[in-house]
Amino acid sequence: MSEARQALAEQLAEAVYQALADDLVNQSRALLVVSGGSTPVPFFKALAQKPLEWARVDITLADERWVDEQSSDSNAKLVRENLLQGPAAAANFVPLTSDAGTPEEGVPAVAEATAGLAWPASVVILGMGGDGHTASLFPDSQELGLALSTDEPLVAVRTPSQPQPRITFSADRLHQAKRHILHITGDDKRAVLANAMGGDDVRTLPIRAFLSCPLAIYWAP
Ligand SMILES: O=C(O)[C@H](O)[C@@H](O)[C@H](O)[C@H](O)COP(=O)(O)O
Repeated sequence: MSEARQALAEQLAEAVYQALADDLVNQSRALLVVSGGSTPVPFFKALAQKPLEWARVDITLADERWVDEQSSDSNAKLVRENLLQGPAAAANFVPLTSDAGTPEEGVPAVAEATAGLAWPASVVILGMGGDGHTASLFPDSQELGLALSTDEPLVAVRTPSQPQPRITFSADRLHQAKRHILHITGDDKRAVLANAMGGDDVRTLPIRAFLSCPLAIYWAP
């Protein structure tokens, strides 16, 4: 982990901590929506130590692979091992999977499990892949159009470029959050983001759906 990436993670943790603390002044509960992948790990570790009233915080994921929670591909496992630790262990975490065999069958149960969270989310933290995907809004997924247009909260997604089926919050549900943050690292992702900012076709680079949320960009080399 470079010093710059560690510093970025700590700055992001401080900003998210402040946002949640601010919202908890006027709300009984606040919701944080996080992404999986490798980038958020140092951020999760830094945020977990913040002196928040974690028992009043709900946490869920922007998206999830439809895998067992013991799988190393599970975003829920990542969150449990890195964010729900220390003070943050008191938070209420709701994963995006169910006992159903497929995400298509599981969407209703996950929608029910997540309906009672403290929407609209205080903060949504997005990641981005080299193909411009964010959450599980992939350029090559058949369900991209649906995920970008539906007012349903959740969409099951099949993506040729990805080994597992997935479930994702829809763009509409993610848009409704009070604050949007993109957490990315490396020159490759900076170039993808620059490309995204230079055009409008959301279907080729789905991160474009969030560029005017407004979106706070946390980037380090
Ligand atoms: O993987 C996930 O769970 C998220 O769906 C995905 O949107 C992620 O944020 C990007 O793929 C970036 O991943 P990295 O941080 O591993 O580059």
